[in-house]
Amino acid sequence: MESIGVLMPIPMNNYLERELEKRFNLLKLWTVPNQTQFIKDHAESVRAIIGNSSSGADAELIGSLPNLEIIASFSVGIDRVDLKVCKEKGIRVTNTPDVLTDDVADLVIGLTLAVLRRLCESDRYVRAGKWKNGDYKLTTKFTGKTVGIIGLGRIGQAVAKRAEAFSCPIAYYARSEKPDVKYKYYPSVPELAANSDILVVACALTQETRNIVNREVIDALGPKGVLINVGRGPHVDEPELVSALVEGRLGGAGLDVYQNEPEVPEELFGLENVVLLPHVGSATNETREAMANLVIGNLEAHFLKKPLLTPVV
Ligand SMILES: O=CC(=O)O
Repeated sequence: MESIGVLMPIPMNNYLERELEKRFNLLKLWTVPNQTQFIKDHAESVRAIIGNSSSGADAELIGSLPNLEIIASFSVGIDRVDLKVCKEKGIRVTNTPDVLTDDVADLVIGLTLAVLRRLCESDRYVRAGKWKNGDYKLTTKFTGKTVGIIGLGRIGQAVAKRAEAFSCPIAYYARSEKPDVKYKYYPSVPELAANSDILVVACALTQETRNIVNREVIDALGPKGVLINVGRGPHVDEPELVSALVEGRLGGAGLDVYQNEPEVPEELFGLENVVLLPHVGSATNETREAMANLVIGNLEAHFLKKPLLTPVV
């Protein structure tokens, strides 16, 4: 397989790079000065692209690689890949589900606690030497609060399981009610938000879920409600979210994702009821290694003409 060209547009993970280099001709696009020319020069040999949450494959890139057979994403979300074009051209697409579910769900709980209990803000309070002048103010309890989850897939269910351990009633929105699920179902996101203390975005980004958290949803969640987004930035109408937080119309937010990463709205920097993370949902050594192994397993399966491990298309 050493002659198979595998295009990696941006750096993703050292272990993944090393393991790919052992097996394939890894073409690291970011290391070359003229990327357009590089793609032209290697167009015939590229049979695979490695994607992730910020780099995928649009119709133009796919169209410029006549021998492309597979896009293996180092992420569970494949919103950066033009799935329609892939289906039309018979290009396979894989992602990395399951292996990252625990980390992302853990982070939802961490973000929720960080926002409600002001963990980051009170840490800053200690570091700034302010404790000597008085105790930190009281915060908000998490145990028993209603957690509303948008999208009850693998990650949504893992969030629910964890929140149940905090005695939280669980509610959810999904396209349809899930059979055999004991959590309360709401057929619309505004209804879910109106009946939740904490609203968690845990669905895939598609045309239907873009801006699924809009002004109406934010208003329904209200000045005591907290939004947690571990999905994708475009799930949320970001200008609406920012103004709701600045004006105190929303109680708080824990965000791991943004509309235009790595840009984060600076209006949020001074707000103590907001916790901002740099898209690290699956960013642990253990999980990233498992994700890398899944990417490699999918590529090997494909080129050995075996069934893909985690096919999307
Ligand atoms: O955002 C991360 C992922 O989709 O895996």
